[in-house]
Amino acid sequence: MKRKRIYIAYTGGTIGMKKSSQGYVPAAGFLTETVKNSAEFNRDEMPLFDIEEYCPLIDSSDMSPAHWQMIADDIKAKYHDYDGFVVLHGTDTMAYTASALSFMFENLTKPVIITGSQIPLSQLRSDGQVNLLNAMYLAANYPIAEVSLFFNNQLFRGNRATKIHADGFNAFDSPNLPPLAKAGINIRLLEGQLSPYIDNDLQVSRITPQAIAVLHLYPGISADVVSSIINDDIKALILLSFGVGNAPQNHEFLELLANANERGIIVVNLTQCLQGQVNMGGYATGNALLNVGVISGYDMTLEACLSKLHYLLSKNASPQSIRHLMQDNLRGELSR
Ligand SMILES: NC(=O)C[C@H](N)C(=O)O
Repeated sequence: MKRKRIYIAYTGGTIGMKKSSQGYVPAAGFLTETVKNSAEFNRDEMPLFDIEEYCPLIDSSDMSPAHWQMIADDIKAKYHDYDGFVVLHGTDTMAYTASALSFMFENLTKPVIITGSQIPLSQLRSDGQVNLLNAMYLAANYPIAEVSLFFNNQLFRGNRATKIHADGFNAFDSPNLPPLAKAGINIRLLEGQLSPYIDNDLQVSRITPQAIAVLHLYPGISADVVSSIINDDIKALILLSFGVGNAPQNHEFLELLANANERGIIVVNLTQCLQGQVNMGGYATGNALLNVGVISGYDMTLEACLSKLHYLLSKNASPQSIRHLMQDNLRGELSR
């Protein structure tokens, strides 16, 4: 059987870093050489691959919407030459990039898997080899036509994944959707649907930076603190509320939200809880938010909500249509 071809877009992250006097920093050339010369990556059962090393390689804390665009455009340019795509990325903002890419790609019929590691390949006990090897193997043999994230033997839907561990190998979880696949002795598909290899016209939407505020509520938060965040420059506000979407009944606070809504600011309610979804009909404290025009983010991760807002605001749609689409399931990012 003809060997599949995988394109690896290497953006940076711990996986290819080396020690410096200031801590780990990306090291140009190192990962590409290591992988190209490794017997394991070149076994007959593995797909053929090319690695494109981005310049400069970055720690993912430096990622921005411009980088999301660069990655998406790069994959589009190579789309017809490869069977699948792996994006090597730092873990810190990996779930943001995975979410953003999931919205930017339309008509995706090939797998795009984003991965990285917690310990660099250059160090003992690195999780980098197993993450990259499995991501490549899955992209070639279990082509799930969506943007996914592989980490610690689990493949997650990209816009459902979130970083849950700062220093464990189990750095990611998908609290509101089972993994798409699990890699044990055998690879088990759970939620993932294998894609038929039909060539379709891949579309990439443009994303531009957007002024979006994120407000984490806490008991006793003052209206002054809230009003300092809701200024005229923001286009959207993500409210991280209590439980199923509840907030203080404070009149001034609700007034501020009502005014923001009237000015066209999109206010989305997400729960601070890791699992479960917003239901503003559950309690009077949630219903008050609904009454001032706050919309539900259901069970979206913060990463999915933030990148979905970027995606929709970049289209310059009306606030009304953005409010509507935010509550629609566009790429499997929410359950309702
Ligand atoms: N494990 C990692 O990749 C963390 C690193 N700071 C990054 O996100 O680039």
